Amino acid sequence: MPAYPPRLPVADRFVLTNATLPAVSVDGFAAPAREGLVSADLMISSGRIEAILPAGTAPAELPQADLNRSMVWPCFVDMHTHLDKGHIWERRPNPTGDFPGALDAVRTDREARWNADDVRARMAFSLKTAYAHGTSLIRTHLDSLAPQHRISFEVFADLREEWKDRIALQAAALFPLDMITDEAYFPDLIDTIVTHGGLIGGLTQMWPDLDQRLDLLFRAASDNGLDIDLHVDETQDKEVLTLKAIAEAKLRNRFEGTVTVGHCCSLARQDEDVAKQTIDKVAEAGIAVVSLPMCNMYLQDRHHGFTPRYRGVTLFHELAAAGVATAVSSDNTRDPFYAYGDLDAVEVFREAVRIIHLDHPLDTSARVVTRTPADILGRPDKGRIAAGLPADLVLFSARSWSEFLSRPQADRIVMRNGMGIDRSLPDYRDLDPLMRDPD
Ligand SMILES: O=c1cc[nH]c(=O)[nH]1
Repeated sequence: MPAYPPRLPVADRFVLTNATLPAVSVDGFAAPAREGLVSADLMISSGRIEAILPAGTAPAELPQADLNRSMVWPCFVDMHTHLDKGHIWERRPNPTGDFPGALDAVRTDREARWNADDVRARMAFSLKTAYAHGTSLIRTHLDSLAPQHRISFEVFADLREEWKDRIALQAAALFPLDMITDEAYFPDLIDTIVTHGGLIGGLTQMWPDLDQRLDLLFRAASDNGLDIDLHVDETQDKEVLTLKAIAEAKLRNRFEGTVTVGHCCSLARQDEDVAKQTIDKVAEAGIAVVSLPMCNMYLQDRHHGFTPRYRGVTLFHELAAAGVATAVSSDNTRDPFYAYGDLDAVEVFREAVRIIHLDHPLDTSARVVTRTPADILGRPDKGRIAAGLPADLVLFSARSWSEFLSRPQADRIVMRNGMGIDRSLPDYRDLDPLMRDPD
């Protein structure tokens, strides 16, 4: 019999023996690590991890599957996505492949096509995909210009309920912060976010009155008990640096909620001393940073007829070294902001390793799609393997980093509550009716 895939025991209590675990994503178990990988037996009982034991020590009388050194990860966390935009590429491509082209194409599509049925069908397609790939927690941003905010948040709330046993969902309202003084719009947006248990999102620019707008944002978040998740400095223009202003605003307003920022691309274009001052301020303010390497590589430094010089990503290592919580995530999938993508955290991780140099050493790198994003999203029960937690696991044939990062791991097994799930991906043909021109 081939060593992989293993035959999983059909039993309430069983053991996965001889597994290789990324130690950074495991709690309550210590063993000698090699490149951050440890060997262990996982005892599973009634769908939960009962114990993590040194390899070869699990009770022999229990049904067993010998994993033969296969890697086992916890289910993934994808902390910055755009499920509402996903999969519109076929009907609304981005002809220039750059940021302005994306904004324009999405606005046209949203205004023409994003009714509740359309948003629901595309979001459900994305959730099926992410689930099949092994993700159990997702935060999405929702384009929230009126009247879209109400449509998308209602659909989101329905899907959050429908999917609650498979994927935990969070949503942040994405709106341009220059709308914050619009008295017809902003209170209604806050009401929608509060009603549906969301977060306040937004996109910052170098407005002359940026600080005042940020104060309004922090006050609104504070008054309504909302956390904040912003799109920040998604540009190669080194004159753009709202990140420092956000950190200062959090400190100035003594904001007690969580603040997460995504992208922060222009930070990588700053002179060393300017970047250091910003990074120190972000660390002092306790702001978490999520990098979106695939989308950044795609959109940033794109000029027709020119070869890109920059990778587009933020100063990930420097932020992490300063003590900032850092993670990576999918961002957009098959929409004008990113033509590709499948909400597959393994792809995100593999690409992040290459683009951000998360390797040499890889010892703790697995944290960026597991433990750290789970902590940032306030879900310390996700993104790790620990006794007492559900046996939500992803089993790979790969035994080492080289094997893991060299293939797409399409033959992985996803286990939820101790049982292998059907990993069939939804068929793109299911989306065909949404791609036709409306009558
Ligand atoms: O990267 C981005 C920025 C704004 N909106 C998106 O959907 N993606």
